[in-house]
Amino acid sequence: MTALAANDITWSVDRTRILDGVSIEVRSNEVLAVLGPNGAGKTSLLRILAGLRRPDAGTVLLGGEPVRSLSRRAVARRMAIVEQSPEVHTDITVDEAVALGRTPYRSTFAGLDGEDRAAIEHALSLTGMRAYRSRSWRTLSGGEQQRAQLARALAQQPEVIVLDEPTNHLDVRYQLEVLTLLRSLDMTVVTALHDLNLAARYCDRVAVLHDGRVAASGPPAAVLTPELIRSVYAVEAVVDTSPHTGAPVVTYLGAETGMPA
Ligand SMILES: Nc1ncnc2c1ncn2[C@@H]1O[C@H](COP(=O)(O)OP(=O)(O)OP(=O)(O)O)[C@@H](O)[C@H]1O
Repeated sequence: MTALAANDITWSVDRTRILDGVSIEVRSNEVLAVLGPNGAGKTSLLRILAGLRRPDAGTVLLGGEPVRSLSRRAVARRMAIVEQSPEVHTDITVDEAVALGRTPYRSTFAGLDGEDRAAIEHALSLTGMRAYRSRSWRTLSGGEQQRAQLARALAQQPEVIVLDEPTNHLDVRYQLEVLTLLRSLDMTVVTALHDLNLAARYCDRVAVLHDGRVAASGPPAAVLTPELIRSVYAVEAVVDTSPHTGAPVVTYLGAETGMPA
């Protein structure tokens, strides 16, 4: 079953086409990675998928329903987004930040009920953030903020979680832990990633964006070929199968010289 779909999405800024006829489908409970070089359009697509931005053309369907037809609150009960570097303006604690994930379930002035507290506890413990609960958000390292944000999204108890580079800032242990956690959730996950080897190891399928279009999509072993890596990233690579994990492993041999114009 399709949990989230983008159909023929087009989005431009000042007459520059950022996304050009993008269609992707995320199946229920799968982990789909959105890959692609800097500027390919990954963040733009994720924001459109999460209903934070309206495309110029095309539709986003959440469980078959157009996101546009749903209220913000209805969307937030079903879909959470973890953005790259959210601005937190007020000085709040980790606990308060994670409690924000419960907003879609609460009436304006109601306090947290037992269900809210249980969801917050569970999210803090899944992300290893219980020890940080009283800390001010501002004092957290980049990686701790990333995990606290993930906790906020998990406290939201969505069906679909959309993440923009969730492993950015994380050391290798937490990169693996976060991706293992995402795999173990009973949720549909769509995540932008830069690391092709992590995508190959932890994701069911990948969609590769290039210049605002989908260059390829499918299982990692079918998509991550030396030809695709050359044409999308201008990098020479070989792809083997790991004897340890069975996942494709990309070895980079070198980049074409010169930065793109
Ligand atoms: N609001 C905006 N105004 C102008 N240009 C924008 C805007 N948002 C995105 N862009 C441009 O659209 C292109 C795609 O940006 P986007 O952030 O979606 O790429 P990305 O694949 O997430 O990149 P990265 O890997 O560097 O994070 C870039 O060239 C970016 O400069």
